[in-house]
Amino acid sequence: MTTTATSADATAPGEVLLAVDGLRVAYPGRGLRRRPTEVLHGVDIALRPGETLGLVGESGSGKSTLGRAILGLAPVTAGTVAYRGRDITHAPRAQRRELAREIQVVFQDPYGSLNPAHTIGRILEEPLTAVRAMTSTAAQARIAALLDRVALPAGAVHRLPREFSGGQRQRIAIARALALDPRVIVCDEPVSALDLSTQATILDLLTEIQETTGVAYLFISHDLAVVRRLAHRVAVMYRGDIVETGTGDQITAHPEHPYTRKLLMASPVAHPARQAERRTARAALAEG
Ligand SMILES: Nc1ncnc2c1ncn2[C@@H]1O[C@H](COP(=O)(O)OP(=O)(O)OP(=O)(O)O)[C@@H](O)[C@H]1O
Repeated sequence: MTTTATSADATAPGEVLLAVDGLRVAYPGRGLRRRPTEVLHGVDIALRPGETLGLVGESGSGKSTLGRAILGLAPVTAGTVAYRGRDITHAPRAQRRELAREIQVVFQDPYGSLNPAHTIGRILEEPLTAVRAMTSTAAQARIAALLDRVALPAGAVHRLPREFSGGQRQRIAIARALALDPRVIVCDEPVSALDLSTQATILDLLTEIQETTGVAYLFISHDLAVVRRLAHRVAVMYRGDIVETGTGDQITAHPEHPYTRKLLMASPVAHPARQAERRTARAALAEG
């Protein structure tokens, strides 16, 4: 049975790495009236070590805002973000810098998030020398290991972001996120700009990385099929609220909220009836 976010999060066992409670975010108003616009209306989520929580919802529902609030980049008006039991909602800069190692982010557009004028070597070296105070020699060895981890050739260090495909650029962004051995990565639509087969290879890479490092992902996507592939639990966001939380199977078999049902009907892969149709079609094809 599908449960609400609060009851699911409060009763599930295990250490909570990241806990968001009653979070409200309001952006400052524009124009003459200048009234702030609240876009998150009291959101609760919990993320455990090694877990992927998929956050799915339509455009404008507030998914990225929640990701940004966790990173300290959105105007929180009420509620808390706690990391390993410490309230970091309004953490001072020094504490945020320290946390920035453990909570990393991968954005949808790797080209926008990678400095186009810097070589891949420089992009990966920066967090290692600036944040971890590694020597340049130690950083070079670590960069080689990071590139190997994301299946890019060692020679990539001498090249610029524009010399890589979208999927390869996303691998570079993942390598950069991994440079600081994070415990949490906020993945904000990391495969939305990629074609289907590249999406699959990046999702497989993220899964492998989680299996070997135990990193937890908050995986944001508008695409339920993509989220289902990776997430242990799925939270459905609608107009600034989490309206439903459960496993991918629970959400698809017993959607409780009308918006979840709409989302399922719109998702050709995630909807169980469509999956059954596809299985029948595949079986018919196989039989010739
Ligand atoms: N910096 C900002 N200033 C004012 N309003 C903003 C700002 N960023 C986002 N919003 C508004 O907040 C709401 C939620 O946006 P958000 O980007 O979090 O949604 P989303 O679910 O991630 O959508 P998408 O998938 O399209 O990115 C939208 O109405 C958006 O216009």
